[in-house]
Amino acid sequence: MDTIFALSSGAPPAGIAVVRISGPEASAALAGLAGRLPAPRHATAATLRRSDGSELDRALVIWLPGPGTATGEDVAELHLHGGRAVVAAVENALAAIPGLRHAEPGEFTRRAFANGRIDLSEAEGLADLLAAETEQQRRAALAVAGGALSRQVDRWRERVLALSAAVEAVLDFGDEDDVGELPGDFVHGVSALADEIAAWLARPPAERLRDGVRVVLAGPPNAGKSSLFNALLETDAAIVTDIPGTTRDTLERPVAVDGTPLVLVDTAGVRAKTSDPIEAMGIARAEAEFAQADIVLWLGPEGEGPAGAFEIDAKIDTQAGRKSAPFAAVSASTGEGIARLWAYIVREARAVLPVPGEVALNRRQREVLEVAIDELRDGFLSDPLIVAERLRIVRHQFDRITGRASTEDMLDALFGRFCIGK
Ligand SMILES: Nc1nc2c(ncn2[C@@H]2O[C@H](COP(=O)(O)OP(=O)(O)OP(=O)(O)O)[C@@H](O)[C@H]2O)c(=O)[nH]1
Ligand SMILES: [K+]
Ligand SMILES: [Mg+2]
Repeated sequence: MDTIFALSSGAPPAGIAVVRISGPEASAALAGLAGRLPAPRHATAATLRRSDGSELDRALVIWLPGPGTATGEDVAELHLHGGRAVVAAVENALAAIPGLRHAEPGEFTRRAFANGRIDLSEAEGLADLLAAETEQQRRAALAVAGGALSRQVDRWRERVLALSAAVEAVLDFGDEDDVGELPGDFVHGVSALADEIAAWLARPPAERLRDGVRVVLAGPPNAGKSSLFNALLETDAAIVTDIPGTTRDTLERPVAVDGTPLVLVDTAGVRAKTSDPIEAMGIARAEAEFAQADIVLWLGPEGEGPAGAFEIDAKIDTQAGRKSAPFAAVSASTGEGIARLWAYIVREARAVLPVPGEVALNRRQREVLEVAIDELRDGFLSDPLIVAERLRIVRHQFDRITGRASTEDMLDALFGRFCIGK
């Protein structure tokens, strides 16, 4: 097993730079640089030197003997002055030590997984945590990284094991022709488990947190869509003129409001007739946006917007409101109603996002659980031999979530998501 090292903190220059070393040669490498191996698990000041005695940096070093470490291996951490040349010099010195090499992206985490320090869903949570940009993303990822999903799947697994035992008992006691009957509460146990997993699958998917809730501004030309887009985002990104048909391309901006990830989309004004082919293409794009919107804000005549759209009375500084509730009255010019509209958008958006603090399933996890549910739904209708096999498949699906059963391809794809040094 190679000993790996990498800069685990952000790109230099920075206040400090943390270089991590993991593997069997970590202790020798640290002792070589620092002159001696410091006491375990204590931050110790040390002058780091090359093998020829020349000084590299004065640093804080930490010696973490395995297996109780992040990777499960011996680990050393070097907290360096965060300059580019300092980091480069220390990395060069490390690369010169036999048995040491630069880590691949995600290789520390992959070793943690290989050594049983974390399971696969925890690793996925960790990847999401590093990518989290909003408060909601952070909370959801932290729950998964902390093992919330793994614990749930383990509980399901225990139940399937108990069900399997019940089937085995029936198979053992039956003779060749008559394998006996499954107990009544067996059927109940299977369907209760299937229902519980189905409820998890019905939750909003984890990707919603990553992609954001799409909020689309819609309405006829000159309704004030681009002005409202700019007012909501406090930007002048969208072009505003008094010429109908100004916006052609859709314009989108990601924005987090109260920790809620959103994507605000401005679209071309929709009208039935236009002789301008470019405007017609813009209208087609607008209609495609309405179709994939989570929330449509309709700035046109009452009741004429896409189904389910939220009615907006715009330009209320110049024209009287005339719409019946529910609607929002806003003015991009004076800012009136903007805060209230944001509050509405955030409230609606939260309904399509995973509940904060509750575990949301990613696509891979959903696909795996869907297979499990299909087996459970069919399982109790068949004879005990087939039921036993179905339950084995269900257990295998759970193992795919936690990584007890995993393929190299899957691991490459997951750990490749991490940066070098993680
Ligand atoms: N008084 C007032 N004028 C507004 C308000 N919002 C927009 N306008 C004016 O209405 C006209 C059209 O505004 P836009 O924001 O370009 O409207 P739009 O819906 O994006 O138009 P298209 O992109 O052409 O479909 C411009 O002259 C704006 O200055 C408002 O709240 N109050
Ligand atoms: K316009
Ligand atoms: Mg516009």
